[in-house]
Amino acid sequence: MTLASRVPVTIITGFLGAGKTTLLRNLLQRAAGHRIAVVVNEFGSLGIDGEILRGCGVEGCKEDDIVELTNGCLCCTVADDFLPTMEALLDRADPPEHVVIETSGLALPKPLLKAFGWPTVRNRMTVDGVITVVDAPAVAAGRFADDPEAIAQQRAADPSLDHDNPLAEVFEDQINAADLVVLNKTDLLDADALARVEDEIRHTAPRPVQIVRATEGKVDPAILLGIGAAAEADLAARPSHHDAEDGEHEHDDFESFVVRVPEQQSVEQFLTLLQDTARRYDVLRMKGFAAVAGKAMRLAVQGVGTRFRHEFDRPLAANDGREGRIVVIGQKGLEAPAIAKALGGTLVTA
Ligand SMILES: Nc1nc2c(ncn2[C@@H]2O[C@H](COP(=O)(O)OP(=O)(O)OP(=O)(O)O)[C@@H](O)[C@H]2O)c(=O)[nH]1
Repeated sequence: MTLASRVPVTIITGFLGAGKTTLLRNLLQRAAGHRIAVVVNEFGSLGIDGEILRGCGVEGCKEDDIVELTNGCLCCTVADDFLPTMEALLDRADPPEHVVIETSGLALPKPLLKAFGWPTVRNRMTVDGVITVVDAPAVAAGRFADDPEAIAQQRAADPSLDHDNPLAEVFEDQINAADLVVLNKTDLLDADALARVEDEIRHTAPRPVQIVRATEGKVDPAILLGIGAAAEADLAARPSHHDAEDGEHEHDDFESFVVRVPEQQSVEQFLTLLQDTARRYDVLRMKGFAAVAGKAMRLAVQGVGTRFRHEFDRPLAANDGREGRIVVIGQKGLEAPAIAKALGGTLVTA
C-alpha cells in the first residue's frame, strides 16, 4: 500500500458528555454511502454508546462496522487491544474507507496518536484529524477551571504542579491535540457567553485552532472528514500532560460504577431522583436504562451534571427483565453505596 492510499482515521475526543456520540451518530447518518468503521471506547462498563450508534438506523451501516473497546481506557491499552483491532479492520476483505474513533471522555489523545507511529499500522493508516467536542455550557460554568487560591497554595508546596482540578488537565490535553474544535450545545448559551468560551479555548490552545459551533453535534461531514492533518507526524505541536508522566496518567482521579435500579413508578419521579442525586454527590455523568410501570418500552436516560434527557428508545424484550442499570461516573471519592441507596438500587461494581 502506498503512503497516499493510507486509510484516514478521525479521532473524536472531548470530555464526558460533551456530545461525541451525538456528533458521531449525526455524521454516520449524513455520510451514508461511505464505508466508515467506528471504534468506540467508553469509560464505564455498560457499552451504551455502542448501542446508541448501532441503533442509528443508517442504511448500509453494518453491525460489525461498530467495534467497542471496553477493556479500560484506550490511551492505556494501545498495544493490547487497540492495535490488533486496527489491523483486523484493515485486513478485512472489504476494508473501511475511513475509520472514526470515539475516545472515552477521560482519554488523553496523545498516546493514541503515538500509536499510529507503530510499525504495524504506520504505513497503512494516517490520522486525518483530531476533533475535540467541547461542552460549551460546562466551560462557561467553570467546570474545567482551576480554583486559583487552591492552586496557589498547592504550588507553594510543589512548584511542578500544573492543575488542582483533574478535569482541567483532561480538558487541556484534549484541546492541545485538536485540529478542529466543535463547540457544542450552543443552544444553551447566549452570544456573549459563547464568545467568552471561544476566547478561553483559543487561549488554552497551543496553536491557532479552527472552532465550529454546533447544536446536537450537527456539523457538515465535509468539515469533519478530510482535514488531512497527518497528526501522527506532528506530535510535538500537541503538548500533553502525558508527556511528563512516563506513560502513566491520572485515571485514578476518576471512577465509575453501575447501579441496578428497580422498575420505576413514574418518569418524572425518576428524573427528579437522578437530578437530586447528581447534585448532592457531584456526579459528572450518568447514563443507562430503566423500566417504567405500565410501559412496554425501555426508558433511556442521559445525564451530564444535573442536566438530564430521556426517551423511550426501544421495546423491552422478554428476557430484559424489569430491572434497569445506570452507570455513574465522577471524580475519585464518589460515595458509591450512598448513591446506589439514593437511587433506590443496588451497587453492582465499585
Ligand atoms: N442541549 C443540548 N444537549 C446536547 C447537545 N448535544 C448533545 N446533547 C446531549 O448531551 C448528552 C451527552 O451527549 P453524548 O453525545 O452522549 O456525549 P458523549 O460525549 O458521547 O458522552 P460520553 O461518551 O459519556 O463521554 C446527551 O443527553 C445528548 O442528548 C446539544 O447541542 N444541546
